[in-house]
Amino acid sequence: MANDRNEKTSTHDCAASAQPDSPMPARLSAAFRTVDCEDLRVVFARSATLARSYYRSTAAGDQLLGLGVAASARAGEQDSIASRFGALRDALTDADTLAHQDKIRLLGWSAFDPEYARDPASSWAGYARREIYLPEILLRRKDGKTSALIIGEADKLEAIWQRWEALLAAAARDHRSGRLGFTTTQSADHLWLDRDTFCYGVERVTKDHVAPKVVLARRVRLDMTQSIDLRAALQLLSESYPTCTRFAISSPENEDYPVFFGATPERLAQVKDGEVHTMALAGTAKANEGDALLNKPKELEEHQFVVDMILDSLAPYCSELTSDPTPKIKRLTNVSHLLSDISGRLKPGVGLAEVVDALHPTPAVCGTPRKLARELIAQFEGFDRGLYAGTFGWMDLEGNGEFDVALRCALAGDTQALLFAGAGITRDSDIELEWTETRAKFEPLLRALAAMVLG
Ligand SMILES: C=C(O[C@@H]1C=C(C(=O)O)C=C[C@H]1O)C(=O)O
Repeated sequence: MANDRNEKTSTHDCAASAQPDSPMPARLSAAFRTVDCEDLRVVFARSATLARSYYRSTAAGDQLLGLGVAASARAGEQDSIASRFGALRDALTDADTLAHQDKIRLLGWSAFDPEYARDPASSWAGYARREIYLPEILLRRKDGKTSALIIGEADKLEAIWQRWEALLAAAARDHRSGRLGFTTTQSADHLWLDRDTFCYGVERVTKDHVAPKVVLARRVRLDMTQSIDLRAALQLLSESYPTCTRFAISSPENEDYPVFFGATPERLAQVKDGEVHTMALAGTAKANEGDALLNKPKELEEHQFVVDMILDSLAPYCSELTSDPTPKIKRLTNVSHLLSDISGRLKPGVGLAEVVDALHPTPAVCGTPRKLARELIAQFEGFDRGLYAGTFGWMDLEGNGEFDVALRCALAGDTQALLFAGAGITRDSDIELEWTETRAKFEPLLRALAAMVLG
């Protein structure tokens, strides 16, 4: 990445400290301090190829950045988010972190299909399929102030902070230097040649009726003439998609594609004080044709599959559950979607981890019925979705937090990126319209990477 080149030596220690799957240290301690740092994107861009980092920024402007790994719940590939959350939380309750308990945030994600038979040469090598972990440094920017929570063994806290301080200072200099560079793209390798594969999948649903709904995605590779400037890309996403959650996850072990980032309009679930808030977001039109969605039976049916599944999946966990009686329109710069808000009161003892396991993946990104749609996706698409259409987010120790759906995103390396976008296919789908829809969904990342080619 462009930003890491200049000062790799001064921040090199960070990589050594942050083993991606550090086992749980015997006793964890925490320290809290305020930090002079206005833009956590800049810190992410600097840290991304040095140690695992995780960034998110919401419409409210709050930013969260996790640097390094203090502790990660070691569990089998099959284990749920809830079991990993439980393991980590239990270990922390025993540890000497209680004074800062309310500030602790566990970060994590799940791939679209954690059980997907992985090709060892997959572009997602190095990215955990399911992960819940506690970062070594948790930076939070809220109400114009930045704070840092440092987590590690008690006698090492100061050393941990000193290692990361160099990176924060370098990021502050980046921020003061102001001007952001932009990337140009001249070639777009096999950019739109996956059309036959896509059409085959669409026809299996529209003609052979293999399932009521299957969400089929495309993957596109971009080759740049210059290094990708992550700061610039994240800034462009914030400006063009302010109502979306911007996110970035790094896996420095993956030399070709160390960063996964994007700006998603879709929340999987938010839990706060026993209430769950989620949404069905499915059914898509051009940005200026949103209102017409309310009269399109195909889009309404596709949307209803998602509402029904969310209500069915949450029912066992909720004492009350309500959804919008009719969908509304979510307008974005590139597309409009049908949106139904869904809320519920959770039964005692149920937190975000259980909700995420119950909901993911919804028919908005998978299809219906879920198991069959997943199998068909693996069969028709022929590539590993990895974290695309997966879910990522944060949780506190009480089970509050938010997970979102990783859409409108790219897996990025120095001068290359893989972009992902899909569309819900039902019996009544029209190939041309679905193709155009995926093209429109690539737009945020094409623009963020300043791509010149639009197929
Ligand atoms: C699958 C994607 O988007 C999903 C599919 C939608 C649809 O088919 O109408 C709409 C929003 C998302 O839930 C994507 O952006 O890649």
